[in-house]
Amino acid sequence: MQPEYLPFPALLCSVLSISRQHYEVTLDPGRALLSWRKLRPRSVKGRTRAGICLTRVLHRARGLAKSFSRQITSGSVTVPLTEIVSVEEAEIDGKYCNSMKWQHMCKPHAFTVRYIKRMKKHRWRCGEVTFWCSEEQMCCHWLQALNDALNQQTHRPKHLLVYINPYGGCKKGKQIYEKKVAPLFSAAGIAADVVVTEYANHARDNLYDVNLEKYDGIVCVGGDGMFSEVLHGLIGRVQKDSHIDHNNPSACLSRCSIRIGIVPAGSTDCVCYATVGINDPVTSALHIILGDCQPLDVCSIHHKKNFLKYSVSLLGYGFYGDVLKGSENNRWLGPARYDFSGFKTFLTHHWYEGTVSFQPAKWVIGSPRDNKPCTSGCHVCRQSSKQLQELQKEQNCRFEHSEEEWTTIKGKFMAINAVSLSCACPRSPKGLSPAAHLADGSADLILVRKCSRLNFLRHLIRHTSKKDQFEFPFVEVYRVKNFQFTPKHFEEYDTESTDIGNVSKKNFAQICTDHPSCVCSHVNSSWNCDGETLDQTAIEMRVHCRLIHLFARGIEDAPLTDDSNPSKILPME
Ligand SMILES: CCCCCCCCCCCCC/C=C/[C@@H](O)[C@H](COP(=O)(O)O)NC(=O)CCCCCCCCCCCCCCC
Ligand SMILES: Nc1ncnc2c1ncn2[C@@H]1O[C@H](COP(=O)(O)OP(=O)(O)O)[C@@H](O)[C@H]1O
Ligand SMILES: [Ca+2]
Repeated sequence: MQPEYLPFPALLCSVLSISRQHYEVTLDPGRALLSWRKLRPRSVKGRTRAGICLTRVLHRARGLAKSFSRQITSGSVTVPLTEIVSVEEAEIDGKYCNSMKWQHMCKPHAFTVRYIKRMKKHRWRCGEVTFWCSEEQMCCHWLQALNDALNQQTHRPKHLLVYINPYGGCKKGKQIYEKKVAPLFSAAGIAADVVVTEYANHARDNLYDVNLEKYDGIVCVGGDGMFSEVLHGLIGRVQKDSHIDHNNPSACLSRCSIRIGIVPAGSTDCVCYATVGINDPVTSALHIILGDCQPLDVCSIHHKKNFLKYSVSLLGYGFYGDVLKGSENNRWLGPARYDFSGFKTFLTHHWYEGTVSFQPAKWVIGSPRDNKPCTSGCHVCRQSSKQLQELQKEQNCRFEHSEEEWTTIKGKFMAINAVSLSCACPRSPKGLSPAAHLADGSADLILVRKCSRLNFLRHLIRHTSKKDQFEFPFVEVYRVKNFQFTPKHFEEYDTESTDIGNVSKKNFAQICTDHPSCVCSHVNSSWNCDGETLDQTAIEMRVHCRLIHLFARGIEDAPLTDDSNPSKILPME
């Protein structure tokens, strides 16, 4: 039975000073809150003759916590302990020491608390407040109590492995890390081993050798391509350690428990944007420091029995495949290479023939057009993944191989896109599939059939507004657990050869030489897999529910404060 009065955790309440004004400061470990409210001079007098300090360690934690929360109304600030970034003894600023206020004291004692401040559009910043105490003992007492509270948050990382791509996006990865992220990590007491990559796939290869047990997380500084590299290194490493053959398309992959943090410094940054709500390095660093955890679906892509790649953002054939191909020679343009290539690709207006087959994700409780985006602590993800787990248990793992209900669509397509998250990014803040879910075990398969240039433009423009981009007769969207694609010309030239892709490419080259005026070079597009071109066009894809975890929490429903009013943090109740 629960005792009525608990000796611990104890409420700590003192009158401390902030910028020479008196505040009642309360640490309530029971409710995991730190709050402070300004006191009127009269109430300060009533509390302490010295006018500066009074510590009350209140043992009646529960009842008194309630009465305190009622007192603290407007003008007060309340910060959940889970949102405190760091607590440290304050650096004493000369201007305070020399001020009249403190001259009578031999040594002022103060501590600084850094905490999360929510700004507009899911941006986080670090708020800072310095509390002044009249006695050293009181300062130590507060520091001890706050640090104890932080130490209880065992999900926070202590040691990170950081990979920086110095060439991603605008080539500012190193600078972003050093100026914006490293100081926050060090303030939060996080040790980081930093690797600045020297070549493509350096991070991926390194992850096969590194002692992962030393680390609480991996951070990548770069774009979606860099994240993909780290993802391949980590998933590959975990499968290798668990003796799982990734070439088997129906293998049940081992989940990766170590979390990945993304500090955005790339061209698209859609994984970061879609999981945090913004591509802002400081916001990402703060999510990492707090030890957020967001499970994420990952798609595996195979050609026959050969593993090709994993994908978490966009797996796109046709338009986005061509945009990527066209952008590769213009890397020097930085992020603008995609817009330039996008414009050119739009003008060329190619369509491609092929067959798409897929199995619907029957367990999901959402649908791609239900207008219910994935949010922090998403109920759809929780419920859907739970139902998937039950289904898998029921069918005794045969579920993944079941042959039931394949839907086959043969046609001419402008674009075939599969996304396991929304793909929201600065270019399209709601993304390619606004209601896709981060961790429901499904992907949204979007088919854009051959249409006029004007119609395709209308569809593209919808990605930049709130209007439904699927509301066209030539666009279809399905929530799937897997799909297969075979280009038409792959079928025609399919042979029993083991290297079918090469054979068909060879045949096309032949045809094109024979008919120089034809458009054979455009019969097939290529797949854009998270910003990398796949070698094969005939592929199969499968979603792995919650295969990895990120230092993120999904997109919070509504920001609680805005830039103009950062001091009102949270209502008390
Ligand atoms: C008319 C304006 C239409 C704007 C349509 C914007 C849709 C944007 C959807 C973006 C989805 C992004 C999915 C993420 C993919 C990334 O994994 C991947 C790799 O990223 P990384 O380089 O950071 O490593 N990024 C990409 O493949 C880049 C895709 C970007 C596509 C931009 C397309 C711009 C299209 C412009 C068409 C202009 C038509 C104008 C006609 C007058
Ligand atoms: N040191 C390096 N030199 C060259 N390429 C690298 C290096 N480090 C990483 N890469 C590769 O650069 C590609 C693009 O990186 P990314 O950070 O996603 O930038 P962007 O968003 O501009 O494409 C990734 O595929 C990654 O493998
Ligand atoms: Ca998903």
